[in-house]
Amino acid sequence: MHDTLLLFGATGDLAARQLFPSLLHLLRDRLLPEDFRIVAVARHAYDDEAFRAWLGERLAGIENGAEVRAELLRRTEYVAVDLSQPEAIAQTLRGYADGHRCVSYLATPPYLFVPIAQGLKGAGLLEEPSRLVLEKPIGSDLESARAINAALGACLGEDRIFRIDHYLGKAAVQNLLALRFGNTLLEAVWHHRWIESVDILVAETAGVDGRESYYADYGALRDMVQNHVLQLLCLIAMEPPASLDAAVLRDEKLKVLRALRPFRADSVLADSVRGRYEAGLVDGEPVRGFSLQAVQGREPVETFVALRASIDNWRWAGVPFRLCTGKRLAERVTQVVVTFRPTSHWLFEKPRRERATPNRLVLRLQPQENVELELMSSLAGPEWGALELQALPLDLSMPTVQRRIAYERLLLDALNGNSTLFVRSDEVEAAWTWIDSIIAAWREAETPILPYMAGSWGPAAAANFLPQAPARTLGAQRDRRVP
Ligand SMILES: NC(=O)C1=CN([C@@H]2O[C@H](COP(=O)(O)OP(=O)(O)OC[C@H]3O[C@@H](n4cnc5c(N)ncnc54)[C@H](OP(=O)(O)O)[C@@H]3O)[C@@H](O)[C@H]2O)C=CC1
Ligand SMILES: O=C1O[C@H](COP(=O)(O)O)[C@@H](O)[C@H](O)[C@H]1O
Repeated sequence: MHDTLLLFGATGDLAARQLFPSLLHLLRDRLLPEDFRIVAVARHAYDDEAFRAWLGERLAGIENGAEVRAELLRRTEYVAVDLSQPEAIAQTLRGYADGHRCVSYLATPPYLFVPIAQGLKGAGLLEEPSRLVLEKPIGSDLESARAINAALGACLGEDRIFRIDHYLGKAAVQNLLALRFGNTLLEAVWHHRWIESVDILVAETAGVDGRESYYADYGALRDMVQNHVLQLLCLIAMEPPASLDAAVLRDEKLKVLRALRPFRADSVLADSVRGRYEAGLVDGEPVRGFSLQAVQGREPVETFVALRASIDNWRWAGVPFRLCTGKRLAERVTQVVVTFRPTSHWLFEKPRRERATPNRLVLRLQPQENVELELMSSLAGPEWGALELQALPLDLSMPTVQRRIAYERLLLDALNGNSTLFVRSDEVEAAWTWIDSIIAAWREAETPILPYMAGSWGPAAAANFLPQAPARTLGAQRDRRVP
């Protein structure tokens, strides 16, 4: 296992909220090497002690022994450098690799990825066996993603580049693989002959607050669908890989991404809905609408998107994949719902046929993790009469295991060199190819961005994309164009 983590963007939100707490847990559980050390890098002019004081405060609220926290701080040193300057990085960090096996983690805005990689190369920090970990997003379209991938490829080999999609680090997401490929019952029915539709919903109650500037360039489609939602779709739709080897698994995901049907201007209005939240109530608290000030002068972005995607291959012909994600929605929930086709022949009371609920497999990934299979069952009482059927959920919840932050697993895998749960360059580019087709179709069709009230389930026009959302919150507002 590598012994040195160079954490770029160490004073940022992600580092403070996710990365350092993850490292603290790994240290607590003695999962890091004995000689593990962290080199925290950012722009702010801290020295080691000032940075440790800053970090100590941020970690104080975490339920961990003060001893582990003190140990983490002891193992952390701080380096200040302007990360847009490759020469300055090379000069400042030269010598850090001597006698160490280093992983550089770039938790910085993406425009710094290339100068940092060039600086690291100049410092000798990308020589074998060093590794590079990158946060999302990789670019903002196919062209920029290609440029980043090519520039990184000139600095080190693809096998040593680890692109993070933190959804792949979530235990519940990995469980999708276990469910799909560990169960004969599901293997047999996992294709268009038996599956009618698939719904992937990633709903957040959080807003954009504090990240307007980033978000104004991205919107929900680029921020969430290009990566997390498409990774979920890949795990649900890919062909069974021959093994869990990184190359094999990623080859299968890539085939799905390449089989996604591009969007077209003449159908995009029927196949997508864009929305942007306005002031409302979330969890009983009043919240502001998305600030239009931040996006002035730029192309308008959505905070909600619903898409009807099609995968043009043998397995999924004719099966709609409804993808939906948004901020400031009624509930925080990430789930995949697989709806099966009706039974071939209905034996029971004829009029009840319409009321028969299809079998559904509901995979809830967060905040609670559970798996539910909705089956029809008879409610026949002691008196002999017509069989009355009702859909009954069969709760297949897993035993509670220790919950870990997704980044714990990913940090450990990067230190160990296991890239199975990281995204390859060609996957990123295939995902952008599809996303770019949607953006081009939106532009050409002048797709409106519809307002929705914070705390609702998005624009009323999205009702058909959200069959699992409570009907009462849908359609509560009339759609109109955002000015
Ligand atoms: N925050 C989150 O929840 C998530 C973030 N991400 C991604 O992670 C990355 C980091 O996000 P986040 O932590 O929110 O960003 P922040 O803006 O909070 O932090 C940015 C970090 O980069 C450093 N930095 C910026 N410019 C320079 C520079 N020129 N020289 C040196 N250091 C610099 C900042 O240092 P300083 O403070 O010293 O200026 C800071 O440490 C982004 O790519 C983001 O998209 C991905 C998923 C979720
Ligand atoms: O990458 C991102 O993910 C978060 C949602 O992550 P979750 O683990 O809380 O589901 C999202 O809020 C953010 O906008 C996006 O950049």
